[in-house]
Amino acid sequence: MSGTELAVETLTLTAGARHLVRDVSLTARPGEVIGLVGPNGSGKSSLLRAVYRVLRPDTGQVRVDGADAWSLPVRRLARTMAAVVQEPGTGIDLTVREVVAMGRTPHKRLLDGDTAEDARLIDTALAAVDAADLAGRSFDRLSGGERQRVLIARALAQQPALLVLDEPTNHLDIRHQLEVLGMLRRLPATVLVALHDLNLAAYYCDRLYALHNGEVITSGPPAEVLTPRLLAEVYGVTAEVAVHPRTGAPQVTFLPGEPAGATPAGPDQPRS
Ligand SMILES: Nc1ncnc2c1ncn2[C@@H]1O[C@H](COP(=O)(O)OP(=O)(O)OP(=O)(O)O)[C@@H](O)[C@H]1O
Repeated sequence: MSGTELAVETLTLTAGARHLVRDVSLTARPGEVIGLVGPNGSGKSSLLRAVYRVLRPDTGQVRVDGADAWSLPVRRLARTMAAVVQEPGTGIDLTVREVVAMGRTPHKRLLDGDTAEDARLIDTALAAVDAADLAGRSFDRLSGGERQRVLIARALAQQPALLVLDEPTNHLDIRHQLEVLGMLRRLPATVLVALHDLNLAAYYCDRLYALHNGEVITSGPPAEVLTPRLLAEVYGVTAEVAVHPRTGAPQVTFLPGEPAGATPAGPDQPRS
C-alpha cells in the first residue's frame, strides 16, 4: 500500500445562499502529503468534509483513484479513506483500546471478533501516537491532546490508503506535534491535512493549497506558496520568509505591524 490518488474537481459547496467553497480543484498523488492552509473561515474544514463524505458537493467531484467518492459504497470507501476530525467524547464509556478497535470495523463482517492481526494493528497504531499507556483508560476522560492522539490511532488502525486530517495537532504539545507529523510523512498513504502552523506545514508537506474566502488562491511547493506577499494578502500579517539553513524548508517569522498596503486582517467571510 503506497497511497491512493485523490482528485477534487471544481468543487463548490454552499449552505443556504452562502458559498463555503467555490470552484476548488486539488490533486494528491499517491504518497504525497498535501497541506491545506488559510485563515479561519477560509473553507478548509468544509472542503475536507466533502472529501470524507459528510458535506455533499453542490457541483464538482471528489475522485479516489478515479472513482467518485460520493457514489462508492460507504464500507468500501472506509476501507480506503480514514478521517481525523475534532470530535467530542463518545458519551458512552469506551476504553481507548475499544475506540481504536473501531478503526478495524470496515475490514470486518458484522459480529466478527478481533483477530490476532487486529490486535497487532491496534497495538501498532497506539504505539505510533505514543498512546500505548492509555489503552485501558476511559476515552471520554482523556485530555484534549491525548484524545486527539487516540483518534489518530483509530484512523491508523483503519489502514487507510488516504488519510484526511483536520488540524490534527492543535491540542498537541510540541514533541507530539513533531512526532505525529513525522509519522504521517512516513505512512504508506496519501495524506490531506489542514494545518494552521505554517512552519510545520512548510516542513512536513510536499505541496500546499492556500484557501482564501473559499477559493484556492495559490498552490505548489511550500516555498512557492508561503511568500510574504501571500501572507500579507491572505492573513493580513507582515512576515519574513527565509530558507532554514539546516532543514532547507521555508521558515516564516511574523513581525508586528500591518503589511504595507494591506487591508486590515480579519476572519475570512465566505462570499454569498
Ligand atoms: N453549515 C454551515 N452553514 C453556514 N455557514 C457555514 C456552515 N459550515 C461552515 N460555514 C461557514 O463557512 C465558512 C468556512 O468554514 P470552515 O469551517 O470550512 O473554515 P475553516 O477554514 O476550516 O476555518 P477554521 O480555520 O476556523 O477551522 C465559515 O465562515 C463558516 O462559518
